[in-house]
Amino acid sequence: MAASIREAAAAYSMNAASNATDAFTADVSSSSLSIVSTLLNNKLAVLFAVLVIAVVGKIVSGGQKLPEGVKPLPILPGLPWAGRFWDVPSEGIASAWHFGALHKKYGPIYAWKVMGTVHVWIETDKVARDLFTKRQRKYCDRNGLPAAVGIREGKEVLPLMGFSDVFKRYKNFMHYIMKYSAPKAFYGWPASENKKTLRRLLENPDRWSEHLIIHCARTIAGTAWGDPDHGKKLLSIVPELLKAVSPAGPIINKLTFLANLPWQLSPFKVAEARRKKEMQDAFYEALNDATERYKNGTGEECWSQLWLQSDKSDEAKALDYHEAAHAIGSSSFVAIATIGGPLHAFFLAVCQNPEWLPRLQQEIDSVCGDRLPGPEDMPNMPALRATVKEIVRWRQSTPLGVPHVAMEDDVYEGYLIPKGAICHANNYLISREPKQFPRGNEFVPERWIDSSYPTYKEPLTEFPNIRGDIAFGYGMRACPGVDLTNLELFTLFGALAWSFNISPKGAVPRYEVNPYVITMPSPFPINLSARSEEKKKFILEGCDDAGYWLKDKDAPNLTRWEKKLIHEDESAQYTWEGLTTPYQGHDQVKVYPPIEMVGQDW
Ligand code: HEM
Repeated sequence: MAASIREAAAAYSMNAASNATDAFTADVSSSSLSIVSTLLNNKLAVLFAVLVIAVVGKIVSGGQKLPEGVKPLPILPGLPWAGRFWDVPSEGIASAWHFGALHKKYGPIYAWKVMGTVHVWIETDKVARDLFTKRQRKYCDRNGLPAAVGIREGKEVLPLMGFSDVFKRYKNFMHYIMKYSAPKAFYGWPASENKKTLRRLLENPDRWSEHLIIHCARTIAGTAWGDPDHGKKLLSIVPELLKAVSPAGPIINKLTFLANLPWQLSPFKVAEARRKKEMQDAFYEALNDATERYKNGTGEECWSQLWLQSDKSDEAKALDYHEAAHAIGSSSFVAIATIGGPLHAFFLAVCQNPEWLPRLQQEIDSVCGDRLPGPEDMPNMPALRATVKEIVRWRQSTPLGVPHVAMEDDVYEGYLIPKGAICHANNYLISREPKQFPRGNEFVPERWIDSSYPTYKEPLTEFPNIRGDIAFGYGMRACPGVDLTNLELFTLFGALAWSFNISPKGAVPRYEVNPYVITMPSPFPINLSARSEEKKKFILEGCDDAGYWLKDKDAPNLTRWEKKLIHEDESAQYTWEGLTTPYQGHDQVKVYPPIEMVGQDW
């Protein structure tokens, strides 16, 4: 029953995706939309629908007969088909603790059913590696997402694409462009953007969160299309997509049966078609521009050129124009919030742990003197590498990773993992396993460079580093962006510590993050000033154009992409449409681990 509903939904999504542009232009009658909104606003109607589905599900679903010696996974109790649909806390970190807390009772791998779909929670690194790495071919699909109709079957978003030939071609191309551009320090884009970001921070420290987000968008757009200005397009399209793929996004992501509403009645499908079209416009415009500059000989080195050049590699030849535009574009927009998370967490870490910044500055001053740290300094700066490694562990951008879907029935330690199960590795809790990470909830960079910690590894010229880190996932679907992340974090953390003293202006938040699947710590008020007059001069003289982007709301001739980059008021923080909403004060503070886990060796 569940499988047939899923198949029907998938077939419907495919059909829907191919009709996306038509649907976008279709005139959805206001009366049908109002029926939907009335339904959605009527909690009783929704509850009634859930109950009806649960009862019907119970009647038609029979128990599954298992082969001899195979047992079902321990499962969280819930309603027959609807399962425990109420069990999805909105926020990634809250979900990580919520499901992690059940580990003691149900074991390191257990099932959770919701709306007819089996989810599998994996709570240890061993199980995650056994399944996602050692048996990677069985676990490399992705799941459909109700508010992001057709994203699994489509050709648009690499990280969320189902396993297919298209996926393999995109991923091979990604590996190729990373392999080619990493030794060239991503063509110098991170280094040149670091200087602009230092200048913006110096001139306008209160708006530090905005400067970091713009930093990430400019850096990846330079790397991808040879022009940082295309990052405005990414800033414009990311929030809607990120919300669409998050449980905290549209209600359909929790009440998944709403995916069966036809186009004419589904505001979600109409919104998704609009979003898909906007994303395509952004990626086409950026690639067209890079093509034009390449042809007339004015293009800067970038990923697009690796696809454009006449003697291109087999990996590049395998993609047509639409595919190249989306492979490059969809790998670029993930680089903003993912890297933005640790950049925000750096400010949190040094404000919560005031002793660490002077320790870092000592290392930077002794290795670099009067210049900024560069990639060539990595072997000589274990404390800076430890900062990168610890921040990536301590405040994960993707606390629950990205789910892997079982492509066939599998038996693990006698338990059946059914085909189609959505498997979640709880990366956040895994990187807090008490034996491996004592004081796992605290920021302790020493754990990587002090031999008394279990995570210490020599030689210190090489370790710690973030290659193969849990935060970047597992197996065939693991993140291809580790080298770029490493370079951006190492050089910008280094530049910040070289340049500034940073301290909190008031209360420092603990766990506040945005509620979406890629989390970023909420910005809070800080003091930031140059460490000396020489450094101030260096920053101001090192960069003419600081690359400000936010516009006045009355500014003339705003482009389509700039319309979302508006400063309502000079003193207000840029909230990036809810992704970087400022910290609201102590009444919002959540304390982790939750009370039931305090003192537990989970
Ligand atoms: C702190 C930074 C980052 C973190 C924590 C991170 C984390 C992740 C995780 C957990 C996954 C899913 C892995 C899995 O399914 O097992 C992923 C996939 C992916 N990441 Fe990253 N990422 C980061 C930065 C980047 C950057 C900078 C890029 C590109 C420039 C990037 C591009 C991708 C792509 C294309 C995928 C999809 C891979 C696939 O589905 O096969 N990521 N990332």
